[in-house]
Amino acid sequence: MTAQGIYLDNNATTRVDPDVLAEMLPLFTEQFGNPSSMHGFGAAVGGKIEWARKQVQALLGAAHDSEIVFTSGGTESDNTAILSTLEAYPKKKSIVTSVVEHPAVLALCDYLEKKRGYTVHRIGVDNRGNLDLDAYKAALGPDVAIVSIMWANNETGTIFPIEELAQLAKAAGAVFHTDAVQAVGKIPMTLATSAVDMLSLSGHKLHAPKGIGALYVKRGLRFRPMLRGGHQERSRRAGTENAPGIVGLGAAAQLALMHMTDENTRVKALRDKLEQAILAAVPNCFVTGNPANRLPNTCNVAFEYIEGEAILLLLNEADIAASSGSACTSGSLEPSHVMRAMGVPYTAAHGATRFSLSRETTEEEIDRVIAVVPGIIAKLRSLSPYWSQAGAPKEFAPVYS
Ligand SMILES: Cc1ncc(COP(=O)(O)O)c(C=O)c1O
Ligand code: FES
Repeated sequence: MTAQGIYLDNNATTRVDPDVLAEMLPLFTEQFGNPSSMHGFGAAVGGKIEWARKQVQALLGAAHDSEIVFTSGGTESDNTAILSTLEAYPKKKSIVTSVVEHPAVLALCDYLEKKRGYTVHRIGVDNRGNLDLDAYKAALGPDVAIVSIMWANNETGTIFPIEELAQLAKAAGAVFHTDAVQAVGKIPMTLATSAVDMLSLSGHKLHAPKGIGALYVKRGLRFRPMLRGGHQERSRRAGTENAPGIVGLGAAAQLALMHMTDENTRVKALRDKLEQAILAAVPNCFVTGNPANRLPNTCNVAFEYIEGEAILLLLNEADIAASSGSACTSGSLEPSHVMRAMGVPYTAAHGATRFSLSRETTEEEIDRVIAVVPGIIAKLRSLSPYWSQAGAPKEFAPVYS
């Protein structure tokens, strides 16, 4: 528990680990040289950057450290992967993606479709958030330059069968990119033996700072830089390196690897405890996404007949930070595209609430959330016109069980 309360919004961003910060600090004041410089100041920083690259390589289980390109974060990595591949294969005019991607992929695909004449196949999901494999296979063909499908969904934590998808893409002659921003550091990976060609990750989702990330580019893949200029990052990403951020990402990758077992045992057990207690204590709520195949830290519960926004406000009053699956907080009355894609009824989608834990979450915190949530939901329902109209509230849960 921090001074501001209980933080269960780790899929939005995480706290920088104090050990990560400690690794970064000398890069601001003592080791401030430009890594491209031909003197000791520069060489010291260059050495640190190469150390960080090896840590990210280890976390991804990649074959070569040269396959890691540092970027400014998940959005830049996603944009670079797609734009690079389209430029490398100018004759191919189709892209395959999913309806539940992050805007870093979806908005770019919308743009490429509307302004650049590309054909975009957006593969749908079932009511558990699982990808429509038949539609995916049907969309693959000789005209597809790149497939970009996320490893795990940020709202529900649902994990896609990335290896299978990558192999199918490869067989069809397409480059396979995955936005693994939510998956990296939470589940083990061995890219060295994988068909994945490109992978995006972001530092601030794994206890490194905001504004640093990486793109994995498999050795031998055709690559065209998005930023042109100096020869940094082997000419794949021009611009003087964000050395403190890179070193922070390296330190965070090292820690994530060390804590991988904890994430998949203790953190997962806390998530399950929270979820089971809420489901047992609160009527008319259900878990969205695929409970059997998702990130160990994420739990998204849809509370019927109430607004996610109101739930968040009352949680905030109780010093608990969570997140709403609905987009109303961003000025729209529409529920999120992920909830809509899964066909979650409006009466439930508006009440979708995401609790995302981290290795810093304690049992005491989870116990407090368990104690507070049922009262908040009951209070809001007592004020909700939909709830009283519903009388004995309608049961949507069987559709999703
Ligand atoms: C799945 C996914 N992709 C991409 C991003 C964007 O990453 P960044 O904030 O580092 O640009 C996020 C962050 O919310 C995300 O959850
Ligand atoms: S949560 Fe506010 S409009 Fe749906």
